[in-house]
Amino acid sequence: MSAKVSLLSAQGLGCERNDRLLYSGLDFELKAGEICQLRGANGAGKTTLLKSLAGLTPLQAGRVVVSLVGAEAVPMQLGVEGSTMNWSQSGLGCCFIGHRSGVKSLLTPLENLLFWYRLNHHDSRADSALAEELRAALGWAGLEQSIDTQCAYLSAGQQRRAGLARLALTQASVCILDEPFTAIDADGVVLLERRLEALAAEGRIILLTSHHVPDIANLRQIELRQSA
Ligand SMILES: Nc1ncnc2c1ncn2[C@@H]1O[C@H](COP(=O)(O)OP(=O)(O)OP(=O)(O)O)[C@@H](O)[C@H]1O
Repeated sequence: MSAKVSLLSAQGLGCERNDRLLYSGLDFELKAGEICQLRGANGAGKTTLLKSLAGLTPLQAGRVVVSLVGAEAVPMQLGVEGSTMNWSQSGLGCCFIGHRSGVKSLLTPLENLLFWYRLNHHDSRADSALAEELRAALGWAGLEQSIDTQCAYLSAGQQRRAGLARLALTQASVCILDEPFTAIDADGVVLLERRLEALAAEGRIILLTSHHVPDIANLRQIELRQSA
């Protein structure tokens, strides 16, 4: 696993879209091993916040600082107003799964997972040597029968599971998940809840959005309130 984050501190985050202030002066801290649900009404800015924390869009205001396990005394600035979060350059991993399935429809689940794995991990092993791990991850996600089927032919829930299979492989110490429970069935919900608990038990930080309250031990909640 890449270096482990012991604390992620968001300080004074703010964002405006279409001349509307979504949030401002937003402060929160996430500790290693915590699972935190970001709550808020439709349009409150949850996805916007998650995307900027994941480094997909710049931070409009505020900054994000992390402390690393074993080096807590020297916090590292990971993101600052006007720039995108520096996950890759800092050598820290962030696993982002957006509210869409995130899979390419022309590729199979196995090809999609391999593509994601290569983009996010430094691993010199040949594809053939990785195949077993990737197949196991897809098996965890309940896709044993569909591993080699083009994603275009899978159901919405199966496509979602193909994206979520990353959670069985990720080495990132921070996982940011936007509506991960969407489209998956009751068994899939339980599978995902247990997986998130297992990742947290390894000391990962999990930040997610969901419009229902997941059945997760020690779930923390942060409310994103609509600005006037
Ligand atoms: N790139 C953009 N340009 C203009 N407006 C945007 C952009 N991105 C988001 N918005 C607006 O910002 C607001 C917040 O959107 P966001 O998707 O973050 O909300 P959300 O809290 O995730 O909502 P939901 O619960 O419905 O998913 C919305 O009104 C949206 O239209």
